[in-house]
Amino acid sequence: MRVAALIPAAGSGTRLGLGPKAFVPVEGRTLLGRSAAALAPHVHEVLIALPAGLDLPGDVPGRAVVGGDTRQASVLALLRATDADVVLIHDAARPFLPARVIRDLLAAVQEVGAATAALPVADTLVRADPAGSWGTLTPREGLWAVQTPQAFRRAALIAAHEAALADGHAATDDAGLIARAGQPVALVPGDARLLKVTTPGDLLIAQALARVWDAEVS
Ligand SMILES: Nc1ccn([C@@H]2O[C@H](COP(=O)(O)OP(=O)(O)OP(=O)(O)O)[C@@H](O)[C@H]2O)c(=O)n1
Ligand SMILES: C[C@](O)(CO)[C@H](O)COP(=O)(O)O
Repeated sequence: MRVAALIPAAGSGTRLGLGPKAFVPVEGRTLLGRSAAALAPHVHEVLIALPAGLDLPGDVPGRAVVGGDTRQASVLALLRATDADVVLIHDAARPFLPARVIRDLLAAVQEVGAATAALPVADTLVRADPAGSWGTLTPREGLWAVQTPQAFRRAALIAAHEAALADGHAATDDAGLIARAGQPVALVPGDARLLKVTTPGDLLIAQALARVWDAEVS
């Protein structure tokens, strides 16, 4: 079984405001470099979708393809660039990826066909009213916050992507496309350290976490 890691890294990082986010350094290493290095020992190849006109830094293991205008389009470009049997899709923006999560996902994809890292929601949830105030309380029981990596049989995921493209359906992640195609997706316990660096506040957390992370793995 050939496994590829596919890393969508072609976003513009609008909410962070520091240029293409994958190239933003955290304690001396880029978000992309950290994500790619975590995946490389577990897979046969690493493919990375980059913004047009940008090249991979020399210290990032992998092969680059040009990404698209959306995350979904970038993932489809990655899927079309590999013939691996199984793909692990992982956001460049989630730089702290424990090996335990990767191993659990690879086991789950063999059994179920698709799996995602996710964490049970711990906060109280409310849907705001039109004025932006407290609207409707949403029971959090049974709700999970979805992370990446997500693992799939490549043939099933590419079919789900192509169906979504044909229908003009926009999805926020790949597991959602598999579910839309009527197939099961296993929820594998993720990790609080797998946060997505989205805002300047997340970057501060990532900088503090990097010091602990780097001391543990070196
Ligand atoms: N056209 C796009 C948009 C996003 N991504 C990738 O998808 C992941 C999750 O996206 P997000 O965190 O939203 O990143 P950005 O799109 O860069 O952020 P923003 O929405 O703030 O611009 C990131 O690794 C990002 O690089 C991508 O490959 N191609
Ligand atoms: C794929 C993802 O990280 C799962 O939580 C998330 O949906 C990406 O969302 P974004 O809109 O690209 O920030």
